Amino acid sequence: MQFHRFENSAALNSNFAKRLIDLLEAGIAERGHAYLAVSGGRTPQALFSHLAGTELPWSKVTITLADDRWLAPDAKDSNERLVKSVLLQDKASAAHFISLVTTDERAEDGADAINKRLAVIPTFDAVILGMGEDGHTASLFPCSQELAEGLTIAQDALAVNPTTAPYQRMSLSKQRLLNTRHLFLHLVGAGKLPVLNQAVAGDDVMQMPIRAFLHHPCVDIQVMFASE
Ligand SMILES: O=C(O)[C@H](O)[C@@H](O)[C@H](O)[C@H](O)COP(=O)(O)O
Repeated sequence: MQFHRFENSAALNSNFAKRLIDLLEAGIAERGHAYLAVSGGRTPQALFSHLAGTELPWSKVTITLADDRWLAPDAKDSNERLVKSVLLQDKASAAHFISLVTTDERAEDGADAINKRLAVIPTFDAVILGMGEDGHTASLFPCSQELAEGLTIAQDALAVNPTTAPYQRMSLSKQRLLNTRHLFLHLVGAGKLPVLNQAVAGDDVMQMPIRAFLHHPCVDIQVMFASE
């Protein structure tokens, strides 16, 4: 793990956006196309604005989410709504987006269709994770019955029913999230640091799923942190 601490979120987001743009450019140069997975929640919003305002051949970039809430794509708490309204704007409006939701009522019933959509994505150029106070990442929640499956399956995505957070979810699996050239953990807020420290100090992945990424033997996760 590499820990990068920034003075404030403005410094973090401008530095992080530049780094991501470089990685996407390198991906386009090498494969003709670049692939990015972003997280939802509150943390990435300012980063998304930075990216949206940056020149890049965005039509050669495919973006998906690490997870989404099983809601209509225009619902207030939908991560897809956030990505479409903040990231896929301005210069980035030409980027392709792969949605993690279908019109099925139950996330379980949409999982096969989502896995088919995700099959077109090779190794990601970059995956950006977030982390909740319970040590969840993507929608790999310590409280959910599906956690063991999410940590072990070879499939790209699975339906998750958290018991301590709202909504059914569709989450990328650990294996799919780790299938990336660069892995980031984006943390803004003083409250995230004790959670990170607790995660780093222990090894029970079922208790804090983020540990599966922090302690991975082959993947060097870059933690991008600002306390405010
Ligand atoms: O849909 C979601 O909720 C996320 O993808 C989730 O994994 C998020 O990244 C963390 O819960 C951190 O959320 P905040 O950025 O809001 O603290």
